[in-house]
Amino acid sequence: MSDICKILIVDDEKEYRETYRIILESRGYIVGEAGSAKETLDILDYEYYPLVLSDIIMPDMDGLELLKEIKNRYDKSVEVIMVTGYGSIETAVNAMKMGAFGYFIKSHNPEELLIEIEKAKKIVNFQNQKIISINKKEGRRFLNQSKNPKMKEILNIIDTVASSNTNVLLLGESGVGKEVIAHMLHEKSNRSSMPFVAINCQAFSDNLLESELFGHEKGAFTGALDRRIGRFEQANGGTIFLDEIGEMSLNTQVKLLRVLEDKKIERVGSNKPINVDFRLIAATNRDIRREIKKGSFREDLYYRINTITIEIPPLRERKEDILDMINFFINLFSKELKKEIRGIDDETLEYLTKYDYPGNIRELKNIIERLVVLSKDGILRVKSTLEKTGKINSNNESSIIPYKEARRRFETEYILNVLKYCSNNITQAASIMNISRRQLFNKIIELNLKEHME
Ligand SMILES: Nc1ncnc2c1ncn2[C@@H]1O[C@H](COP(=O)(O)OP(=O)(O)OP(=O)(O)O)[C@@H](O)[C@H]1O
Repeated sequence: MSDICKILIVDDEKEYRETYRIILESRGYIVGEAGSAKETLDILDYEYYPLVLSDIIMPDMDGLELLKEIKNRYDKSVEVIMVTGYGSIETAVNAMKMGAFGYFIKSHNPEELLIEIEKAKKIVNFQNQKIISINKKEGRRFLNQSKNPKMKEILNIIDTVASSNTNVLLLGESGVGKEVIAHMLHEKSNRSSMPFVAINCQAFSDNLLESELFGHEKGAFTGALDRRIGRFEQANGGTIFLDEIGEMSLNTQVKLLRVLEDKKIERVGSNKPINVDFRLIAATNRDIRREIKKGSFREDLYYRINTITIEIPPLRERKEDILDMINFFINLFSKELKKEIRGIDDETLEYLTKYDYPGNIRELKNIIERLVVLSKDGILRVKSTLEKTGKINSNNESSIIPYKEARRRFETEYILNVLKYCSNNITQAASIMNISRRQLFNKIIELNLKEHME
C-alpha cells in the first residue's frame, strides 16, 4: 500500500459510523470503526490507520481527549479530523490547536469531508509509520522472554523466521498466546509498518467468512448493500492471522488454497482478480492431523500453511515462567487501573505458582486483574478475593470456551460413558440414547472415539 486509504471512524452512534462507512467505501477507502475512544486506542495499538475521523461528543473519553492521546502516542503518523454536531467554532479551533488536522460539521455536505480527507492524504507522512512499530515495542505489551527451554527455543525460532515470508502454523491450547506470538512475528518482520489483520474463522458462518476474507461487491448476495473490502485486501503489504483455521469449511479451504497459490483474491460477486501481498500466520487448538484423517481438513492446505509449525506449550508445562508473568501483569494492571500494588501475600503466591491454569495465560491474566481490582491496601490476597467472590476465577472469560468446542467435549464424554456402560454395544447404546444406530456410528467417526473405546 503506497497510499493513504485506511480511515478509522470513531463515533458512539452506529448510524453515523454506517453513513460515513458507506460514503467512504464508495470512494475506495478501507474503513474501520470504533464505538468509543478506548476502543480506538485499542485498535490503533494493533493496526495502523493513518487517518482517524472522530466525533467530539462521546461518553467517557471525549473526542478532544482522544485527540490528545493519539497525538501523544503517534504524533504526526496519525492525523485526526474532528467531526462535530454543533458546529462550535470554538471547540474546532481548540482541536486544531491541539493538533487536529481539520474538522467537519455533521450537518454540512459530505463532499466537504471528502475534500478534507483528500488534503490529509497529501500530508500524512508515511515515513512516520515506522515510529508506531517502535513505540509498540517500547510499550512492552507482551512478555517476550522465558525461562522454559521449550519456550526459549520458540522465541529463538520467532527471531529467525520473522523476517522471512514463510507461512507459520501456531498450535496450542486456548489462551497459550498464539495471537500474541503472531503479533511478535509481525512486529519483528519487515512488514511491521503495514497492517496486522486478525480474523477468527470460528466467529463466522461459512458464507460470511468468505465475504469477510475476500470482501464482496454490492448486491453479491441478499444484504450486501455496499461493496466491502475483505481482510486479505486490508492486510495488503502486512500479515494476516487466521485464528481457529481448523474450523474453516472445506469449501472455504479450497478458496484459501487458491489464494495462497496465486496471491490473488476475487471479491464475492466479482470475477476480477485483485493482487494481494501478505504473510499468512494460522493457528488452531485442534489436532489438525486428526482432522485430515477425518476428512474435515485438506491435506494440501495443511502442507501450504505449515511451512514452519510452532507448538506453544500450555502454561502448566512452563511453570518456571509463572512468576515473571505475575509480575508483568501486576505492572500492567496497576498502571491501567492506576492502583499502586506493593506486594502479594505468601498464600496467594503459593496458590498462583502451583495452580494448573486450564485457561493458560488468559486465565492467569484475568486472575491478576481481579486481584488488583479487589485489593484495598495494595497487597494481592487470594483469600479475601475468595471471600468476596466464592471463586477466584469465576465469571472470567477463560472458563468460557467456544460453543462448538463445549459441545464436542460434552458429546465425547457423554457418548464414551454410555458406550462404557453398554460394553461398547453400539445397538444397545443407541437405544439408550434414543438415536439411531447409524447416527451413533456417525458420531463415533466424527468425534474419533474408536481409539478411546476400551
Ligand atoms: N507473552 C505474553 N505476554 C503478555 N500477555 C500474554 C502473553 N501471551 C498471552 N498473553 C495474554 O493472554 C491472553 C490470551 O492470549 P492469546 O489470545 O494470544 O491466546 P490464544 O492462544 O490465541 O487463545 P485462543 O486459542 O483462545 O484464541 C491475551 O489476553 C494475551 O494478551
